[in-house]
Amino acid sequence: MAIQKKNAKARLDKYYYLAKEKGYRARAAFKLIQLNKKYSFLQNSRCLLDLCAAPGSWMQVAAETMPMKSLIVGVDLSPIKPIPRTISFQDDITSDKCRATIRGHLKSWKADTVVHDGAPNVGTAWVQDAFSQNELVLASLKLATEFLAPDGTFVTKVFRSKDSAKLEWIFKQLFAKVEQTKPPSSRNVSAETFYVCRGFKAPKHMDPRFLDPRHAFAEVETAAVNNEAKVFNPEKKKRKREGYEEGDYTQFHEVAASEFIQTGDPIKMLGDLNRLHFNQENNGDIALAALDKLPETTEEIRLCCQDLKVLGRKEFKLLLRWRLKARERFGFREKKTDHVGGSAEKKAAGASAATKGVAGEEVAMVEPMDEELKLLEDIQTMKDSQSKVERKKRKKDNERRQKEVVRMQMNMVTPSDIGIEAGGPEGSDATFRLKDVDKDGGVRKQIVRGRMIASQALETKKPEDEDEEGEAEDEDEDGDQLERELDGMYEDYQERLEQRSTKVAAKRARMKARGEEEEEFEGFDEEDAGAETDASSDADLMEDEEDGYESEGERGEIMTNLQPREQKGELSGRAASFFQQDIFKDIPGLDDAEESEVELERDSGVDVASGSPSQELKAVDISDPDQDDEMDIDQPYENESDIEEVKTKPDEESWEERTTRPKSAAETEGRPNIDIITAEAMTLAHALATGKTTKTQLADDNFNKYSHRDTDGLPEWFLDDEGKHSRAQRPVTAAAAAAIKEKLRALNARPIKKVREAKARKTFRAARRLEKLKKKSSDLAEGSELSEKEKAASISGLMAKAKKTGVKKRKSVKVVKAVGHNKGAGRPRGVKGKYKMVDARLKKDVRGEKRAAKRNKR
Ligand SMILES: C[S@@+](CC[C@H](N)C(=O)[O-])C[C@H]1O[C@@H](n2cnc3c(N)ncnc32)[C@H](O)[C@@H]1O
Repeated sequence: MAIQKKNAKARLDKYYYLAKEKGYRARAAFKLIQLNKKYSFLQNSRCLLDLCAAPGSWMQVAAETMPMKSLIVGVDLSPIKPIPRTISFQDDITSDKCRATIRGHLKSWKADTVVHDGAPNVGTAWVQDAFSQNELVLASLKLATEFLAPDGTFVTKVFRSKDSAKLEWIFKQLFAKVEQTKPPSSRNVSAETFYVCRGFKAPKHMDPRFLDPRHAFAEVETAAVNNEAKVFNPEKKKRKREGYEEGDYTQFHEVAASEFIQTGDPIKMLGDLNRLHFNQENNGDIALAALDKLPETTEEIRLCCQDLKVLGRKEFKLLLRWRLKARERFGFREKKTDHVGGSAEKKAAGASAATKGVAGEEVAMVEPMDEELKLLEDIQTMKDSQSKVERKKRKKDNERRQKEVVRMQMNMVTPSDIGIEAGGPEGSDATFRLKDVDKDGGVRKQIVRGRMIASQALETKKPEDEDEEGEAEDEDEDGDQLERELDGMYEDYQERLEQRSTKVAAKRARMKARGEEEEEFEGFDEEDAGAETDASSDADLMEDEEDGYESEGERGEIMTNLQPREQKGELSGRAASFFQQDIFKDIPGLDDAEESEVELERDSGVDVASGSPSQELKAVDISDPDQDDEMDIDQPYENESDIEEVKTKPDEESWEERTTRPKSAAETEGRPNIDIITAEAMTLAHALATGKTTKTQLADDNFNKYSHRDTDGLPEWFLDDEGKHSRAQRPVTAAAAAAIKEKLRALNARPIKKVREAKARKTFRAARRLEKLKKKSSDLAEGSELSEKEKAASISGLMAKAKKTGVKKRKSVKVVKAVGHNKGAGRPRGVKGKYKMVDARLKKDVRGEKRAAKRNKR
């Protein structure tokens, strides 16, 4: 079957995909399924004949639906791949050979149902398509009359054309019930329709002309066409559902403009033609030459004649007026309009589209249109166009609102979107009419909760209601509501970000595994931030930062309180107790204190190890505790990595490594041991160390335009954004950057925690085995019954066994070639355990690669 390549993608609709999914060979399957759903003819059929069956989807449906052991025979010009429980062959259904073959397959049987979905080379000229389609239908009907059982069903596809009525008439002569239907899966753009003819009358004798296309489709007079309607409503073009005019297979029609002047039916001409030309041939058309020279034949007229199909009402009138003037000039006598009230007066050319023919000609009359009528019509047109514009606008508004609501429901609206969109329905400056909202946590939570109600209200509101309410509502109310929504949505946005973070998810899973109660992430409420001294929450924040998620919401609050290391989660509870065993004492690389430091460094940019348990530390201002307040002041807009307050709790020291770790010089002196790991911090440290800056200077520097910002009432998303981009830029020296780079390189060179853990586990197992071995061998050695030789043999046996247990045998994976019965889904026959399916191509490729590798070796 020829498929138009053009628009091929657009043809891939849901039925296409459904067919693919269900394993039908064509989407056409659904047509039969839907037809059968409506008329249930398959269930009761024991024998079916499918005419034009390739690729076979109807046969598949029939095989599925008809009772077991039914006879299904399909024929097509194209080959049909075998379908279980069916018979198919290749032939032309119009041929006698095909009839004979069907007879051979059916033997004495009669078909309960004959289906026909034939489509001859669709895509060529429409009229030809329709005709051959109708011929096919007649051919299939012929076969049906021969092979159908009395009371049988005939289902056929018919292309809507002027002949379909004739076909319907024929069907009605042969069947008790004839219904025309178009199943939903048949595309609307397609002219195909289906006839389900039930109750075959099985006449004993039939006039052969009955099914002869030449007789069946004999011409019938068609009704007169309303040309005026065609011309005066040019925009309402009808599709050529009935195909082209007989003998007229071109779509472009043009005549000389002079013909238009001479014609008695100018309206028809304007409706039918594409162009009026002024091309004069050599032997010349005098009328055309004269017309070409007329002053009335203006440039505008010529332009209008160029393409009649794009003209509107106004242009058609212009052409008709021009025609009348030309006729007047050429001395065509206008026929006295006896039939219009006997008046002979000429109608004003411009006032109406009335046209009159040459004396004695048959004239197509168009009702005269007087000034008043014209005016009324113009007013109506204007009104129509205005209301159309309004309707369009209203529709657009509604759609936008709907979209907004849906997006809000789906949490797709980001804060910036909201601002922009709010500018529409809430007023052009809605973003700038935001009012301060009490940022107190309690109130805030209510607000957050309120936003859902607000958005629900928004959702249920009809656009019209919205408009009315919008007018009635106080502007302040609008602002409040909008801000509430903004805040609420922002909360949501933050939460979603949080949830999306795989790191956080992993952390939660870890916590769950440890049996710790998962803390619900509440967003970055100021209240929370202020009260947040809880160590685990701080850990959350640090992990967030590591993810690239900056928690500016906490600015102005203490960012990096260190929680006890056990809680921080470097090791799971089980792992921690596991590694605390004595056996790990001397294993290098298992220093969790170090590890925590590394993580901490990564998080905060400052590596801190407390010298004394309760000491409060500052990254930069190391020694002067009085600087605390000054440093805190600047935190809202400072890089946290530069200045961080780190609190440690006494119980932190319970970590064994901490106590055993050799203390640094700073620690022994009671000063905090601070390792600087960001280039900015290093630059500052250098500056301090080299005396380029002083503590006081540093503190002074922290009073800048970024400190003491009035953040009250500002939306959180705005603060977040500000925090990211509007902050002091600290200088970084090349030496500091190089030092940090070197440091990080050294850090990165260390194996990751998992590797260290795995190695340690391995060592542990080996040590345990050794321990057992020692015990056994000492038992053996002490046993007095055995001779020395026997003892030695047993010990070496034990040693060999211990060695073996260390090496795990990998289970072999069977490789199965995907050919023959192994090609389908599921486990290949006779294969147990793990297997890997390979196809011939893959196998060949692998072999090829091996060969190439071998060649290269040589
Ligand atoms: C729309 S397809 C049929 C699809 C089929 N019902 C199915 O479900 O797979 C139309 C088929 O009519 C076949 N056809 C057209 N003219 C034919 C003819 N004279 N004899 C047999 N088959 C014909 C074409 O080869 C084409 O495969």
